[in-house]
Amino acid sequence: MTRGLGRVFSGFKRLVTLSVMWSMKHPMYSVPLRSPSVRSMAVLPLPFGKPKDLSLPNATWGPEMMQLYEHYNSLCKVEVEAEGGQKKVPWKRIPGYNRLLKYATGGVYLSKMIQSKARLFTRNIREPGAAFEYALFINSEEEKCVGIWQVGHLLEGPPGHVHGGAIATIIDTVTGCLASLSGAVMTANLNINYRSPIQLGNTVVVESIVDKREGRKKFISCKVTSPDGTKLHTEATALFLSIDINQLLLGR
Ligand SMILES: CCCCCCCCCC(=O)SCCNC(=O)CCNC(=O)[C@H](O)C(C)(C)COP(=O)(O)OP(=O)(O)OC[C@H]1O[C@@H](n2cnc3c(N)ncnc32)[C@H](O)[C@@H]1OP(=O)(O)O
Repeated sequence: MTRGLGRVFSGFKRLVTLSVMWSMKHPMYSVPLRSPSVRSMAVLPLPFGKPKDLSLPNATWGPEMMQLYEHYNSLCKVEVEAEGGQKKVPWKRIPGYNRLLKYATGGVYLSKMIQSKARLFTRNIREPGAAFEYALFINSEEEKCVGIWQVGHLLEGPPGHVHGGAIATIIDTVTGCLASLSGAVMTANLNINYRSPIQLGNTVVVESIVDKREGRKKFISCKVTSPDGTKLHTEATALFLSIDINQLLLGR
């Protein structure tokens, strides 16, 4: 019995180590281990196999979405000259999973119910194509994030068009992805101008850049356009503040 428990414990330790190694590579999707009270916080159900990367094309992706995906994915293979004659690949596709929270001990996250049921808002509908289909691409050299989004029928607001709150979610996700490149952040302010409606089923491109930094603050701007860039749907500015993730997890 004791040996059995020991095996379970060492398996768990190994899992946490693997999760941490993974999360160091993918800061967006995980939370660093900083305090003993939040001992482990990682994203992946590693012992149960590889989680499904939901940022990859599926059968519901239309031609425009596919074309954009192929374009940005091809950029992720382009090397550029970096300092000291080294090569770098500035563009990266960010993999997408359906939850950020998987293993956490301590604080409010002791609840197994919360751990097992937490889902990332933009990935919480299982039916492919029904809501948010998207992939995010980051260029860390230029401090830029581009999201390609296909918006499904469950996101209806005005008849046949996308709900403004869903558009805000899209913008928050793309700008949040960019803001969190160097650590945990929270959206403090999101200022949106809706310029033209987005039809359900359409694909849009969401481009965001860092305009300014001031201490803990990152000011980011963003625009949502048609795939060819000719139609402006939405413009936004966002303010993100870097935070101590432990404070958030412990509900302080
Ligand atoms: C693919 C996966 C993508 C996942 C990414 C998705 C990203 C999603 C991100 C989110 O949606 S986060 C959820 C929505 N946001 C929140 O719930 C945030 C709620 N608000 C807070 O938790 C706090 O207000 C906040 C952490 C934002 C700031 O609290 P702090 O106590 O850390 O900061 P403080 O209030 O002391 O303010 C620090 C500075 O920021 C300024 N500030 C704070 N809030 C501001 C505001 N709203 N507008 C303008 N300035 C603001 C404030 O004036 C001050 O300026 P100065 O240093 O110059 O004096």
